[in-house]
Amino acid sequence: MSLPFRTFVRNFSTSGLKKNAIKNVTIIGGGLMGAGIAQVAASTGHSVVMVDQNTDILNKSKANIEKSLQRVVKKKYAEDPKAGEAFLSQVLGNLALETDAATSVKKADLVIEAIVENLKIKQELFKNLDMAAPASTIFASNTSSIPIKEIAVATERADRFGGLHYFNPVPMMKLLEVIRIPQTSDETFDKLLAFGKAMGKVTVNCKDTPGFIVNRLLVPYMMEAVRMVERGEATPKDVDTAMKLGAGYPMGPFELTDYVGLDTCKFIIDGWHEKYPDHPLFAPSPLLNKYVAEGKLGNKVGEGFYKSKK
Ligand SMILES: CC(=O)CC(=O)SCCNC(=O)CCNC(=O)[C@H](O)C(C)(C)COP(=O)(O)OP(=O)(O)OC[C@H]1O[C@@H](n2cnc3c(N)ncnc32)[C@H](O)[C@@H]1OP(=O)(O)O
Ligand SMILES: NC(=O)C1=CN([C@@H]2O[C@H](COP(=O)(O)OP(=O)(O)OC[C@H]3O[C@@H](n4cnc5c(N)ncnc54)[C@H](O)[C@@H]3O)[C@@H](O)[C@H]2O)C=CC1
Repeated sequence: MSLPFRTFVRNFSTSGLKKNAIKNVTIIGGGLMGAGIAQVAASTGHSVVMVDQNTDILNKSKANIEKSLQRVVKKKYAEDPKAGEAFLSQVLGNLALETDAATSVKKADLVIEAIVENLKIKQELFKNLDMAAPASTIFASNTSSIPIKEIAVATERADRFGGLHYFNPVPMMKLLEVIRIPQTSDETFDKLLAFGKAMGKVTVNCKDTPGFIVNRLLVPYMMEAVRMVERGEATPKDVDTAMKLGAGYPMGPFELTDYVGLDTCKFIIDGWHEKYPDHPLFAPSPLLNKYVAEGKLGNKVGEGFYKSKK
């Protein structure tokens, strides 16, 4: 059974976990993941600044956060709607929006990057943030597939750099992968673990290996499903039905690919293929490429392998 927010926070603060030193969090990127991370960080009492490229995107992100919060409140405060309203306004009060990344990090204890899955763009961002943020600020990337060490080289703070890999939808998925590179200091890693726990997540420690734990297993599985359809062995619908009813997965691999975003899946597999061209599980998929070229990126645009509500 889920606990009311105040009880949840009280239980955490008395449970003997390491104290969370992180209060002010900047999230760069307010898309699918950034909005979810911002929502949960704000819901657990952190002061959050969410950054994206323009106010239109930020307003859409905030509307998505409000929609998701309404779903949470409807369940958690079913018997006390007034407390639900108070929780909602408290969470929204913890959330600020910003278009200037350099300004957003001035008071940050932690910066979490959740922008497009592209090494050069992430490096460029972190290079600029490194100059703008206080020396004490910890940097983390939510990348699905890019080595954290390759992003961290853009900065002078590899000891204060790590990976925080969340799962979609962030408010529902309990896991957080916490990744360290050889340079990550023990102090930084402990702070990242404590922050993850303060967000209510169960953390696992990961090395900086391709896809960490979950995606190294999940993405090849999703791509194998696409290849099965490419070979004409089954339809997406039958594969999804089979995996839900025969293997107990909450979503079939095609539903999941639509949910994650076909573009994100393509970025992941193309990146791994470039690094490991002979690995059969990392081979690009003509069918996935075709859908992406047609703009069928999944639920976020209303169509991927299936048509969906935006
Ligand atoms: C690519 C990467 O790098 C890493 C990744 O993220 S990989 C992807 C990992 N994610 C997964 O594998 C997701 C698999 N799917 C699931 O676990 C489930 O289908 C799910 C949790 C997403 C939804 O649960 P469901 O029971 O199938 O569907 P649904 O009926 O829509 O949701 C049930 C309840 O969950 C809650 N919920 C679902 N999504 C929510 C959201 N975004 N915000 C808030 N609450 C939400 C709501 O309480 C909802 O009830 P209401 O519809 O009454 O609001
Ligand atoms: N989609 C998923 O299920 C998961 C994705 N990830 C990773 O999270 C990251 C983000 O993915 P999504 O949220 O799905 O992408 P998305 O496309 O939904 O959102 C990305 C957002 O970043 C913004 N952005 C791009 N460049 C920016 C910049 N320089 N400054 C500020 N904002 C910028 C875009 O405007 C967009 O709103 C990627 O690295 C992805 O691999 C990790 C876990 C799950």
